[in-house]
Amino acid sequence: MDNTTEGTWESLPVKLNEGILQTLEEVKFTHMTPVQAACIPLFMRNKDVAAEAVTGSGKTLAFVIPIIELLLKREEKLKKMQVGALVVTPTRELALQISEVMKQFLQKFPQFTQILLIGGTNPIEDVEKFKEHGAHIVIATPGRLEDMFRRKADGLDLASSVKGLDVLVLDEADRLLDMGFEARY
Ligand SMILES: Nc1ncnc2c1ncn2[C@@H]1O[C@H](COP(=O)(O)OP(=O)(O)OP(=O)(O)O)[C@@H](O)[C@H]1O
Repeated sequence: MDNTTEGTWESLPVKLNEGILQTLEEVKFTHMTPVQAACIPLFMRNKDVAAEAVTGSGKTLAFVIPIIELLLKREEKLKKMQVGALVVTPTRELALQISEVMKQFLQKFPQFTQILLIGGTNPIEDVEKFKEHGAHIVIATPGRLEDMFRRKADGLDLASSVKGLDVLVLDEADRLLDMGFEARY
């Protein structure tokens, strides 16, 4: 990609974890894109970040890397059913893409689990998967996420799981807002 103009990862004012630097080396991403250089230090200082960037500018890694960094920095280890980071994105395709990138970076951090909650599959399977493996990182589309919040009778108390959330990412927030907040049945 040709917009990696913002210096190497080592030039960040905050040092990235060795496991993340190794993965970046493996995928041969030597330099940051502007959105990554701008967002990562802010995220890692626990700032609220709003970024507007064109498609293909590398937004995904601009939040995937800080999510892992912030979860590593937690004082208390996440419990199995405790969600530390929630990423909401408007389409299944985007959710899948994000989850693939997250999976690649989590290879060095097997202590963290992630779950993909998107429509098109049986919700009960998601409930069972969540209960069995837990999920420290949730990547979801709004409809399925809302469904999962209503599964207490099936034994999943997602509202309790997200109580100690460290990171909330609203990917393509403008599109999410266009979708509206009201429940659809
Ligand atoms: N620092 C980097 N160096 C080289 N390539 C990168 C870097 N960061 C991301 N990429 C690659 O650039 C492409 C676009 O990144 P990404 O999908 O994150 O863009 P995006 O801004 O989230 O786009 P979208 O609007 O589609 O969500 C991906 O193929 C990704 O692997």
